[in-house]
Amino acid sequence: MAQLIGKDVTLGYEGNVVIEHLNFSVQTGDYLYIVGENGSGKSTLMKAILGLKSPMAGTITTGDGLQPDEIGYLPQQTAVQRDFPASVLEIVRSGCLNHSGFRPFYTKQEKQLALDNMERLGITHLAKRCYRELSGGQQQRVLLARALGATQKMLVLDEPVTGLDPKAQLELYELIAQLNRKDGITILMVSHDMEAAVKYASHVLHISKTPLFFGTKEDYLRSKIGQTYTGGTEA
Ligand SMILES: Nc1ncnc2c1ncn2[C@@H]1O[C@H](COP(=O)(O)OP(=O)(O)OP(=O)(O)O)[C@@H](O)[C@H]1O
Repeated sequence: MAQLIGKDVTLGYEGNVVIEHLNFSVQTGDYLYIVGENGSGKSTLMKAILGLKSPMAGTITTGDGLQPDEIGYLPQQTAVQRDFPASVLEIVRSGCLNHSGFRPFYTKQEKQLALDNMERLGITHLAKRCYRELSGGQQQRVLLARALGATQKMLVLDEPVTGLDPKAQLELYELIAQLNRKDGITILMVSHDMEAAVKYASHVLHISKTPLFFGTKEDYLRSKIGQTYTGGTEA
């Protein structure tokens, strides 16, 4: 059974269609790359998957034990967010807030989960540091640890390596791959980085006004659109 199913989805703003007739399904443990030109609707689709935007037509549903509020999200970072004046520990813990309702404190389990996630992402030593003083790569690790407070099942990442140097990019990609392979966390990645898609994806959703491709990476690389978009790169 799939964790996420999109059936004949149409998305848009104020009556203007951005994407239509979109069909996809994501199984537990998949690593889906969502690719497409600028303005093709990748972020709009992310919002719909996160339940922040209703489809104009069609449905996006969760299954296989995944609840809609168990999708962790790593948004594109803005300059203001990079300057956030809180400690690493505070930020990682705040990932649990999604599930705490109006309760104004963290439970023992939530505090432990935050420590475990910092350990997992190699940022335990940064716990007391101020977020805004960290490097871009460290900041992304903090936000990943935060996202893992909300879910152990599915992570949605929007261009997570933007602005990082090549070493930090590789480290972040490898960490995400580890969360996928070792912990079985399903990954949905919006990216323009086709080299990384070829290396890490299990599936590709290539969108434009009408969806151009959804399927396995191998089939994508053999398809005409895949060949054009990746420049014929081999997996
Ligand atoms: N809040 C909004 N109101 C109206 N139109 C919007 C809104 N947000 C996005 N759009 C339009 O929807 C289309 C898709 O935008 P979206 O941001 O989803 O594309 P994208 O594929 O994520 O682009 P990029 O790769 O540049 O981030 C664009 O034409 C954009 O102008």
